[in-house]
Amino acid sequence: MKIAVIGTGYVGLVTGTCLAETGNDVLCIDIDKNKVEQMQSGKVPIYEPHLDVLFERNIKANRLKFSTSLEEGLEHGDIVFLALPTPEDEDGSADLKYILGVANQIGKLIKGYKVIVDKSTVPVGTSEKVKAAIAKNATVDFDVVSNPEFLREGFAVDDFLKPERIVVGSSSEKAIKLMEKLYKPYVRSGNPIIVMDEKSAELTKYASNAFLAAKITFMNEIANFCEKVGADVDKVRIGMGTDSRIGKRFLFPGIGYGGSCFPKDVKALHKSGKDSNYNFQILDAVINVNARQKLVLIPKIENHFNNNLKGKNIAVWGLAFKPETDDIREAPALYMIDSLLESGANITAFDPEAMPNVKRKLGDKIKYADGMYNALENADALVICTEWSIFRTPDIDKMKANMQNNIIFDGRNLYDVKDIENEGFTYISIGR
Ligand SMILES: NC(=O)C1=CN([C@@H]2O[C@H](COP(=O)(O)OP(=O)(O)OC[C@H]3O[C@@H](n4cnc5c(N)ncnc54)[C@H](O)[C@@H]3O)[C@@H](O)[C@H]2O)C=CC1
Ligand SMILES: O=C(O)[C@H]1O[C@H](OP(=O)(O)OP(=O)(O)OC[C@H]2O[C@@H](n3ccc(=O)[nH]c3=O)[C@H](O)[C@@H]2O)[C@H](O)[C@@H](O)[C@@H]1O
Repeated sequence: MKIAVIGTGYVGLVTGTCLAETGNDVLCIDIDKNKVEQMQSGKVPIYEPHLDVLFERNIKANRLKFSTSLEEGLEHGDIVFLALPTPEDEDGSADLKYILGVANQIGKLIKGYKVIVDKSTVPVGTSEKVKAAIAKNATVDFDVVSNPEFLREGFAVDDFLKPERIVVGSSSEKAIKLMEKLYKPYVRSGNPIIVMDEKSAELTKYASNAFLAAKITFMNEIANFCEKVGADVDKVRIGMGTDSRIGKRFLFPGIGYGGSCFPKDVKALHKSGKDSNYNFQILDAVINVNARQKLVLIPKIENHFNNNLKGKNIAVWGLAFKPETDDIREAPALYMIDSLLESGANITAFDPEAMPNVKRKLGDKIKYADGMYNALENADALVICTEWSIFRTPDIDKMKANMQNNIIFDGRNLYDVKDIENEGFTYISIGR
């Protein structure tokens, strides 16, 4: 099938590449000329495991191309995916300017029947707005489908190629048939394509993200409470998670959820509720608890250094909002670093993938180490913000040789408390 993807960021690039992988002829469009040139020269602009192999293979097979021209995209694709940003607006709502801006242009440019598929995360009712914006200028027939994306960064290729479910929201039989044909190769394991109306599809996405954010937040509160009463959150987590109604996943406490989606999506759903005269009390709590949780280690660090962090050398392991990505959007590490800098600490950081992005944001406010042990040189303490696998089984002797004080503040509970204490470290983690 002939596919156009408008917006070749994280989701657009994974969508385009994975759709090419099953033999579709894909043209990816982006407004960012540099990014398009980079992709045209065969370079993947993001770090995402396994994406490079598929990217290369499909470019070679001539099934994956790139352009800056929306007109070209609309000429090429029978199915046109919108994978455009929906960032947080000042009032917490999802800003639809990218989606509606492109929808306005689509109406002017389409010359034959197209299925316009919204892959971006958008509030309930957006597909009607997109339809209206296209219809204003269109002289040909078209359909709009809501097809939210559930991929996780770091596992994006696998999630796209073997999804647990695909949600298709549409009232058009013709569009639904096309979408089912397109996705047939991806549901061979029997996972369903769930067809529903557009509004329910749009809400399914927000409800899923908000539920997961609430699940993490609940565990963060349980962890905080564990500290008050002397319980061990790891044990509680395992005890809870073995109940299949609760499930083992997304029960890991830490320094809050971050990333490009949970924070903005929870706020956007909360705002949608407000706009419809509904007060999502549970989301109020999720937002507030998460804001507090991002800085939950700070009082512990301050306490340890008698409220004087001035001139203290703090090493930070992990900057990305989670492992296996270079994405630093809403990364808890950045909130930690801001707070530590404000208290006068010197920061030396290491992350396997995210340092270039952090350098662009923070410049020389902090130092960047070229290895995890180098970051520890003369450190008064180590703060762990992201659970990259290489941090899980470190060379303890190297750590001790480099650090000035053997103190670890662990925001991701990487080590067994007894083991690391037996190695001679003061170890402060979350909920244990
Ligand atoms: N990042 C993720 O893991 C996931 C994101 N989503 C949703 O997908 C949507 C896109 O997210 P990301 O891919 O992370 O965004 P992104 O910010 O990585 O990429 C968006 C791309 O759109 C391009 N763009 C902006 N205006 C354009 C225009 N007028 N024409 C063509 N290209 C244009 C930008 O240059 C950028 O490359 C959002 O709604 C997000 O909530 C959904 C699931 C997962
Ligand atoms: O809409 C989106 O963008 C995506 O958002 C999340 O995916 P992602 O943001 O890539 O990452 P997650 O693995 O969900 O982690 C999000 C945050 O929660 C934190 N987290 C996750 C799990 C956990 O047990 N504890 C915890 O603190 C992570 O550290 C991270 O900061 C969802 O998992 C995807 O299904 C969704 O498509």
